Parts: sequence; structure tokens; C-alpha cells
Amino acid sequence: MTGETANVIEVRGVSKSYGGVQANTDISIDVPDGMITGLIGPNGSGKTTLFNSIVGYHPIDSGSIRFQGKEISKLRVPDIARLGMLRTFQQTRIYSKMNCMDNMQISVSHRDTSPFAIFALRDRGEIVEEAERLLEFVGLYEKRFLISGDLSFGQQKLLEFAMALMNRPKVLLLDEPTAGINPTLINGLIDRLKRANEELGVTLFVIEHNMRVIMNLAGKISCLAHGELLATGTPDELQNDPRVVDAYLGAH
Ligand SMILES: Nc1ncnc2c1ncn2[C@@H]1O[C@H](COP(=O)(O)OP(=O)(O)OP(=O)(O)O)[C@@H](O)[C@H]1O
Repeated sequence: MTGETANVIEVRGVSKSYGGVQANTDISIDVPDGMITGLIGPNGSGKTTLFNSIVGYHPIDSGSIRFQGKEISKLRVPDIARLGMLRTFQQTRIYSKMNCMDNMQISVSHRDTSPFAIFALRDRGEIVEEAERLLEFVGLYEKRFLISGDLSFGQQKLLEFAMALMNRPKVLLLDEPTAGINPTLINGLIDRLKRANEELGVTLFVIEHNMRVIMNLAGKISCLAHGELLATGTPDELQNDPRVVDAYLGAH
């Protein structure tokens, strides 16, 4: 692998249908290790379906998905999470009646309870310390004892991001991290995502509708349309690709 970036995720020829709806057709995408990769496409183009297939939420009809070289397409969510790959959702999944610290602590799961990860076990003190450090990282330290349902939607998204980081993932799949967030807070979120990538070494694979955000964030972007891969390239290449422009203009 000299001089080349390894791919942490390799999707090859993946198809997935729901009954009569062909949501993904023969999709091949690489996610390079240590980078931020984007996934764009009009509504209903199959982005969330691909994420669900990668993290083991449902079986695929055909094709192959490799994580760090290992075939994972027959594994389910907890097995894949244990390998170090997690996702977040368009809607936040926090416990809104609990405070931020409690949400952070209960989000530590698989790694620490798995008999296979016995050496990764962290004691309560360590977990509390890590929760505080990550809440500081996302700018929520001052609000750590507030009931999380009282946070703004943008702050809840930051909390959910911090909760995912509690599991020390190798790869995080983020489904529209900026959706519903006040435009003035978006820059702060972009900055946090970049820092998680650079400082914590987390590879990010990001679905994003906001073009400005994804162009600013990702080194490489793939575009889906009608369940198929339309194009892959740098932000500049995609911005100037007539097929991508058409897919968006045609869809909106
Ligand atoms: N559980 C499901 N059952 C049946 N059809 C589904 C299911 N989930 C998605 N679909 C269909 O599969 C296609 C792809 O949907 P998907 O949610 O993957 O697209 P998307 O690009 O993530 O869309 P959006 O940007 O709106 O989130 C759509 O036609 C959708 O209606």
C-alpha cells in the first residue's frame, strides 16, 4: 500500500430492493481511510438505504461490502459496531428526559461490554472523564447537566455526535448532520466534524443535502441518482459535472 491511501470501506456492486422498489442498483464506492467522504443525491436516490446496508441494518440482495478488508455484508448492526463502525440518524436519538452526561454515559455500549473487548474496558471514572472531554470538544460542557430535551435541535445534534464518539469509532456514518440546524451554527458543526477527523482520527462518510457544507467538508464525493451511482470525484469535479447538475435541477 505504499503511497496509496487504503480504503476503509469498499462497496462493490451492491443492490438492494424493498419489495418492488429498487433502492440501490449495482453501487460501488470506496471510502478512503482517515478522510471525509461525501454522499449526495436528490431525495429518494438511495443514500440512506446504502448507509443502512453498510452498517448491517438490513441484508443486501447482491454485492459485497468490506470493512478494513473484511467482508461484513452478512453481519448485523452490533457486530459491525463492535468492529468500529457506527452511524447517526437524520432525527436525533437521544434520551430527551436525561441530562447530557447521562446520555453520554449510557451510549458507551458494545465495546465495553463485549467479552471480546475485555482489554478495552473502561471504569466509571474514565467514562465520566471522557464524557466531559467530548462534551467540551463539541461545545456543550457548560450544559452537561441540562436535560437534553431542553437543548436546541442543533445542540442535540452535537450531543448525538459526541455520544457516537464515546464509542471511539474508527468510522462514523453521518446522515445529514446539518439538517434542521440554524445556518449560523452550521459552521461550528463543520469545524467539529473536521476536528474529529483530524484530531481524533475518525474517518467520516457523510450524507449531506447542503452543497456548501459538503463541498467545504469532503475531499471526495459520490453522487447517487435513482438508486445508481452517477459520479464520484472531488468537490470541484462534481460541482462542474453536468450529470450531477442535471440530477439536482431535475429533482428540485
Ligand atoms: N423501508 C422501506 N420500505 C420501502 N421502500 C423504501 C424503504 N426505505 C426506502 N424506501 C424507498 O427506497 C428509495 C430510496 O430511499 P432512501 O431513503 O434510501 O433515499 P435517500 O436518498 O436517503 O432519500 P432522502 O434524501 O429523502 O433521505 C425511495 O424510493 C424510498 O421510497
